[in-house]
Amino acid sequence: MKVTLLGAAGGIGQSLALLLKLQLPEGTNLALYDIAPVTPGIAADIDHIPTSINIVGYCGDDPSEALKGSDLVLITAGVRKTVMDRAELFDFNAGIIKNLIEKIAEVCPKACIGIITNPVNTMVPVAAELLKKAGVYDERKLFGVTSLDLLRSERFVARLKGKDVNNVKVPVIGGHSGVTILPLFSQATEEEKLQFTEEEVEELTLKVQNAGVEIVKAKLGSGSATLSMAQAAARFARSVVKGLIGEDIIEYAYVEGNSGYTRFFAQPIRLGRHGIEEFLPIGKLSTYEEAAINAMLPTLKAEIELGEKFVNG
Ligand SMILES: NC(=O)C1=CN([C@@H]2O[C@H](COP(=O)(O)OP(=O)(O)OC[C@H]3O[C@@H](n4cnc5c(N)ncnc54)[C@H](O)[C@@H]3O)[C@@H](O)[C@H]2O)C=CC1
Ligand SMILES: O=C([O-])CC(=O)C(=O)O
Repeated sequence: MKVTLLGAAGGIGQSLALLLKLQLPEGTNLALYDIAPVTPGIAADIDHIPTSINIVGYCGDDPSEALKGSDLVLITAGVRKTVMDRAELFDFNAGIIKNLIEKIAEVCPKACIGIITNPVNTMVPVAAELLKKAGVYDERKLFGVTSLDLLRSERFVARLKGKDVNNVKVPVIGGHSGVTILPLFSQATEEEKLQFTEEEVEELTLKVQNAGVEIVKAKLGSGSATLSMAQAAARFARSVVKGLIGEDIIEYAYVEGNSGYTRFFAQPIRLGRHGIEEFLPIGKLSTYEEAAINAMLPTLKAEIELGEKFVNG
């Protein structure tokens, strides 16, 4: 099993590399790539941690060596400049994603791809259209990583309700920007179904939707969520890898599935040996959640179209 991390010298990348070294199944090969020349040094540093994950670092303009034989490619490459919201990152990051996806299509076309780089809602359509053009698109293997929205929802609910966060489950659907992030508190459980007042649902929904922006503000412009994102991406990577080695795993991600709302939508999926084995139903929604979906659709559609147009004109 080989996992490749593109953008490994960045804020998320370094922490994620560390967590992958500690959390991936024994014997996994981990390749770190970044244009930054320090990347082999980062790999050497992490390599001294005594686990049986083999780690190699690559830098320079060409990620081919890092991608060779990869089963899962995680992408955090890009820029995260101050004060811009996620949508504003598109102009900076779309070209970077384009180059990397074209290389993946050439070197490891069968790999699963997890996109963390923002704006996720638009980068995933960009990647899908590029992979299609290259004749290697498989919707069971392309994911926008929305796991941080799940982690945040679980943490906030556990704290509010005094529950064990390890057992709290909150589905989050839609996308990964503002109103497109929709936690389904009507389906939240901690062994059994959790109950919320209307005010709690409204407050918690806003808290999850704004959590990323709050971190950007609290870090006074030096970056966005990196440490919690690293843990979220590590959880996502563990799930995909476990699936690839034969375990049956349920996750949530932004995919080209069967939601019926927009071409790409974050929804529950069953992971297995081929990436996504099954697109699962979203389940029963509350009136509040149905209204929230209707309200998000114009934004999400526009964000998807922007990505499609970037590739197809
Ligand atoms: N999906 C999610 O929930 C979240 C996504 N993000 C996004 O993740 C991305 C990365 O964030 P940070 O790590 O904080 O940014 P960062 O700026 O610290 O790191 C980005 C890294 O990408 C590298 N890079 C740039 N061009 C590259 C290329 N062509 N090939 C390989 N590496 C390249 C840079 O050298 C840098 O090391 C941003 O777009 C951010 O908005 C951040 C938090 C949550
Ligand atoms: O806006 C960002 O770059 C960070 C982000 O997506 C989040 O924290 O959810």
